Amino acid sequence: MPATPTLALVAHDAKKDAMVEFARRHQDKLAVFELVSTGTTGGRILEACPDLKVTRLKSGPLGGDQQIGAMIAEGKLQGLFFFVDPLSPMPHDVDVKALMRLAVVYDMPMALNPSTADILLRSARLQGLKTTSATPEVGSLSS
Ligand SMILES: O=C(CO)COP(=O)(O)O
Repeated sequence: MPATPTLALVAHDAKKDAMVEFARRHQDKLAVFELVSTGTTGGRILEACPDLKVTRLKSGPLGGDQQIGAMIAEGKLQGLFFFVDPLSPMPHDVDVKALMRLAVVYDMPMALNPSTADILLRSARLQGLKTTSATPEVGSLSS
């Protein structure tokens, strides 16, 4: 576990207002983490909360989801806040699924909607108490 845990904040277009509202409401709590975001989500968060330190990756459809998935696989992420839009078709649906799949494989704390995100952000697991390693228990698939 790094000294400062890193959280990823990602939202589909229909959920970006909800993510901005979440970031505003929890600005003080989020400020103690390193934050990474997909490109457009990160831009919206920084507009609303210029004091937060957010590293913007590529936009989701251009590889941002995969960049965050790689961070999970490399043990560089401690939590994923991903406000998904379940009502719209996505050109990068396979990337969305791949990101959520890796979060499950690596037992990453993950919130897919604002009410779960509120609970997760309050949890001790995100405050430096996560003790499990980043290596998933996948038996023969672990190599
Ligand atoms: O598409 C996304 C997640 O799948 C989010 O990407 P943007 O933040 O760049 O819109």
